[in-house]
Amino acid sequence: MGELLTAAQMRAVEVAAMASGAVTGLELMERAGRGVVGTAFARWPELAVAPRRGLVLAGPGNNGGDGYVVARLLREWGWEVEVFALGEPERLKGDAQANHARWREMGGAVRPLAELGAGLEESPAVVIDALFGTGLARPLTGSVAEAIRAVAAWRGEGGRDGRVVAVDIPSGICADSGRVLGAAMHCDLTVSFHAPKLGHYLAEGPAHAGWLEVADIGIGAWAAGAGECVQLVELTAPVRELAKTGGHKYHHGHALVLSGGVGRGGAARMAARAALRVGAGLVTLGCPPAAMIENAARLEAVMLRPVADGEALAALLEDPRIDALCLGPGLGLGPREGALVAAALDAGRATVLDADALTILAREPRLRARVHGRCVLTPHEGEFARLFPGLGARLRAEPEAGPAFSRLDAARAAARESGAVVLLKGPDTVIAAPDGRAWVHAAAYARAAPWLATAGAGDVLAGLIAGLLARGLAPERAASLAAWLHVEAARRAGAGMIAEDLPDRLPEVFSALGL
Ligand SMILES: NC(=O)C1=CN([C@@H]2O[C@H](COP(=O)(O)OP(=O)(O)OC[C@H]3O[C@@H](n4cnc5c(N)ncnc54)[C@H](O)[C@@H]3O)[C@@H](O)[C@H]2O)[C@@H](O)CC1
Ligand SMILES: [K+]
Repeated sequence: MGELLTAAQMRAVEVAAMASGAVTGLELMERAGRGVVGTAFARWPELAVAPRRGLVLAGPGNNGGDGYVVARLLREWGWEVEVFALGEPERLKGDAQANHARWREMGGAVRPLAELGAGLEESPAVVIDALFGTGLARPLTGSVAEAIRAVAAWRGEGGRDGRVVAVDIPSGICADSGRVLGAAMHCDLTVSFHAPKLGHYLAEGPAHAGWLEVADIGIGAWAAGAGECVQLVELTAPVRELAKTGGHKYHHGHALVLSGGVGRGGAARMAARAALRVGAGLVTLGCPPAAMIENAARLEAVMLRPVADGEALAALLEDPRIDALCLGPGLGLGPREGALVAAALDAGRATVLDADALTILAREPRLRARVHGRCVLTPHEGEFARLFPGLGARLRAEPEAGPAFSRLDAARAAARESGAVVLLKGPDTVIAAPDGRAWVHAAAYARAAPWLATAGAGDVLAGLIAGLLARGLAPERAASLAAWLHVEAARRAGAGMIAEDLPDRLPEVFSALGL
């Protein structure tokens, strides 16, 4: 599951496969239907053993066509199946019409979607959602939205064993942005084809998809037809860059985390600890002289330096052995902090700008213009909207026609505009480089997202990125690896975790990676 496709990229792969003459559209539709049934049976083996009742909701395009294949296959398996169609099935085209005709030939009934309520009352075991797939082009309203509500009400009733299975993508979820267009189906299982789509991982997609599986429909040989793809951040094997080689601490880089004044050092100390845990050879916390005693009492392996103002930072940065900077967690918003951000940017070093540093940038356009290609900006959505107001407004606007503007689109545009790597935080974290490359990490699937929405978690993430930057990783790589490690640490810490726990979980994460 390394690559995430847009609807257009999926179509390009399909077209390339069909143009080669190796496969027809009808064959692909058959494989898609088989993939759905096979995956559902594998997930719930009891469904394969004793035939049940199933409802198929079939839409006006090829997603509906897949639905007719599923209806036929379930019936051949001995199930009692009813199809509820949106619009007139006689008006279906091409392969979808062919499968509708086959369904009719075997005596299959088709009822209008408006009668779905009656069908749901007869306690089906499974509802197949084949209303809309990658061709969804505008918000769902009227009878479809009503059907979605009826299924949600049915699914929400306790004590039943019915499930909703999405064909390709939950209907109403935009395949490119993951946003809900009007209304969207809540599913227990989603079976997509060939490769996952962006919408499975972004915005509301994960919460609607339920368990996600990707069925192979035999077009992998034409995968290159998709062109350059957004990458899903997943680590399963040892990651070469995370292994340590070379004995001296200076070989592993030196990160400097800048902190605010008395009583404000907690966030920066957490970031510093994360930088150390992720393998930076040396980590220094720079704080105002007045905060030295307080920080000294709370730090062990992290070194401490007084950094009174911008000049002091500039002087400190004459030492070329300081590889990476972290500004933001607990930094503060005063004149000293503005000067620190300016001095840090002028040094041209690898730099994470988070939290208060982002607020300072949003306030001071002249500073924002000094952001450079070795910077990583790590805004959450609110900070993002302050830094890039135009993009933030487009993200908040209700989608109308066509694919909705996504968090990925926003991060990419921001990276291009600022010339820095942008990591936009959320249950789906997206990372974009100025050259257009992008990565998605879906904490939602790791079930860690709710616990990561806690005070200080963002400070730890900033520290992880700084630590990896100090170790010499490229900004986009440091950001994406840190996002993964952060969620993985949270997943291992489990329910009840607090941000302080996260760095201490890293040894476990590394050892699971074989490091
Ligand atoms: N691309 C591929 O390689 C494959 C695609 N397959 C299936 O084909 C699907 C895509 O098929 P289509 O491109 O026909 O698209 P869909 O079946 O998703 O829907 C397209 C139809 O819905 C209409 N429509 C869009 N938004 C609407 C709205 N808000 N209200 C009412 N009508 C609306 C469109 O005008 C069009 O008629 C995939 O999701 C997948 O299920 C599979 O058969 C396997 C292979
Ligand atoms: K669907």
